Amino acid sequence: IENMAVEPSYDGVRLEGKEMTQEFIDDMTERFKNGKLIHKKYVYQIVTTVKQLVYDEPTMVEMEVPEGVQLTVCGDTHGQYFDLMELFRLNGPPSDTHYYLFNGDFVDRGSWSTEIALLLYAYKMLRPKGFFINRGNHETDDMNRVYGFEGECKHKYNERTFKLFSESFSALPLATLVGGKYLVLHGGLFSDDNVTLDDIRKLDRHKQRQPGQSGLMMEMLWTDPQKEPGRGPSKRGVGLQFGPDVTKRFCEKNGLEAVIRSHEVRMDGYEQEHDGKCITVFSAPKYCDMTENRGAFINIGPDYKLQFKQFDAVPHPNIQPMAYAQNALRSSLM
Ligand SMILES: O=C(O)c1nn[nH]c1-c1ccccc1
Ligand SMILES: [Mn+2]
Ligand SMILES: [Mn+2]
Ligand SMILES: [Mn+2]
Repeated sequence: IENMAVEPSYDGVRLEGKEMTQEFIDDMTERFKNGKLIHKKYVYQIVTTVKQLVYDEPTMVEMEVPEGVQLTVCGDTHGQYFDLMELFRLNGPPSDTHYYLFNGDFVDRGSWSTEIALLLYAYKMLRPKGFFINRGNHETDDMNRVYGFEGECKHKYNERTFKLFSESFSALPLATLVGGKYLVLHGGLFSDDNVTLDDIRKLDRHKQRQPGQSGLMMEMLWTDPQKEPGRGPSKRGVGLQFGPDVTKRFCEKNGLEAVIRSHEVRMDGYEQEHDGKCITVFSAPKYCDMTENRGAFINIGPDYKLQFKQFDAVPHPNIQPMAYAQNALRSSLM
């Protein structure tokens, strides 16, 4: 990649050497707003660098909120780039004193998935210790093939871009522990009451690139809460549903105040369930341009109090959700 040439005619900010700059991010942000792309040399550089960065992180990242810093936890964004811009406008962009944690499902469905993925990755590259990304069930090959990200990569860039993103998704951490109090993961809890944080720490995610139909990784990416105690069948055909007693036992056993998860739309953008021990946060307002839901995010300061904020969808260029989704049958026959 290093000796790939960028034509003199390229009108965007250039990356010199291996460092990311805020100047590059600001230029890229504007280019994406205007429907432009970045040079594929920089796509390869950003994705391969972030793949290595996140590969070396533990399966459960552990972070604190330092004095003078605020952490924002965001849920699913699903390619809704213009709504993410609205979130940054209202809440402030990532900075040295404003950490962000994106809790999976940042691609698929919305038709600006490459823009969101490259923006999150560029921030990760610029500030690895102040910007965090959990894997969602949509950061997987099976979902990207059907719900648009693979098609969008190929349409806007090329096949190599999708392959590199796919490898980076397999390297993403599966959970982030905030201040030893909140376990943030995309889906939810487990079929087994005995799972501890240590089991998650010890999970070698590099041995299994895709979540499959069973096991800890699948459950962390796929399960949903239910109102009834105990466990029940998943409405998705994958994973299971877990009740308030399951959440209570898990939090007590692991010394947690709550589990913060995403993975499901909520009309208010967030919901505190299971006596406040299971919190859903979803950051794609007017999901797929159809659901009349708000978006939300959670601000957490050094005192670890949760501040819930809501926001609304903003107008975006007239490109429908799933605009680049390949015909599932056609792509599976190739
Ligand atoms: O695309 C979504 O809404 C979604 N977000 N997380 N999981 C899903 C999903 C969608 C269709 C089928 C299975 C899961
Ligand atoms: Mn989702
Ligand atoms: Mn999901
Ligand atoms: Mn929209």
